Amino acid sequence: VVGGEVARPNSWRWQISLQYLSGSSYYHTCGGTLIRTRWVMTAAHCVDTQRTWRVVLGEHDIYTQEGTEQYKSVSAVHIHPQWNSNNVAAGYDIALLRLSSDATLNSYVQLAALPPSGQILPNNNPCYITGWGRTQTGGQISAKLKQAYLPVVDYQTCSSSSWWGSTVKTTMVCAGGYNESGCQGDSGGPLNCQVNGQYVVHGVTSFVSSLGCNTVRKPTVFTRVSAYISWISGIVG
Ligand SMILES: CC(C)c1ccc(NC(=O)[C@@H]2CCCN2C(=O)[C@H](CCCC[NH3+])NC(=O)C(F)(F)F)cc1
Repeated sequence: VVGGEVARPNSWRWQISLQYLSGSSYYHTCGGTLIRTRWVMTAAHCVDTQRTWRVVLGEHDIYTQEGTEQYKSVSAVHIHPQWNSNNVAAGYDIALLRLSSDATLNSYVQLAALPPSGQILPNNNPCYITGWGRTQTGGQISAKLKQAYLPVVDYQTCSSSSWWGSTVKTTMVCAGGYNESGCQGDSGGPLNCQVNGQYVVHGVTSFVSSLGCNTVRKPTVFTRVSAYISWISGIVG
């Protein structure tokens, strides 16, 4: 996350860290969202390589044990059938991870609310991106979970020629601030949007400009969760 601030610990209780095993250590690679006690939603581009994954719940500082963490291995990876790893612009950048055992819900770990199928948020709807991704283009990932205010940029604006043009599809959500954005390592994490005073996860962090994370008129682009509710329900029940 470029800009914004360190989140109050465990204030985004559905946020998870997706980590892969390399040698004898696990490394943060993506974010994700706990949607059922046994299911995590993330981006397809995070999991389209064969790795040993683990999901960390109740995480704040990824480099220290704070006693609030739950560590879960992943028993199945369901990538959207139409995902094409050579074409993030086509969309379908969404995947579901089945955990090897149920998460324990408590004051550090909770389920996210998902939107109704088809719901489209208005321009400037208040949202926050959260994640441990790079804090500057080409910079380091963040030790502590960060948040940044990222209001919705509607499709009409986001798909205009000086913005993302035809790269962005109606199955995506754009959200951007002036200097705030997602960045590498935030992929797969939630876009947390305020709807009727409640936070609802409307996006899965998908891509930013290859010219830089907080490039002007290239807001962060998210998979629009409300476009995939029937696919999600078909898998998680
Ligand atoms: C034109 C369109 C196809 C296109 C749009 C944006 C990009 N962006 C990028 O390639 C930048 C640079 C590093 C990774 N990256 C990204 O946007 C990656 C997803 C890459 C998926 C494709 N391999 N996502 C993120 O960094 C983010 F923001 F989600 F945390 C690449 C191609």
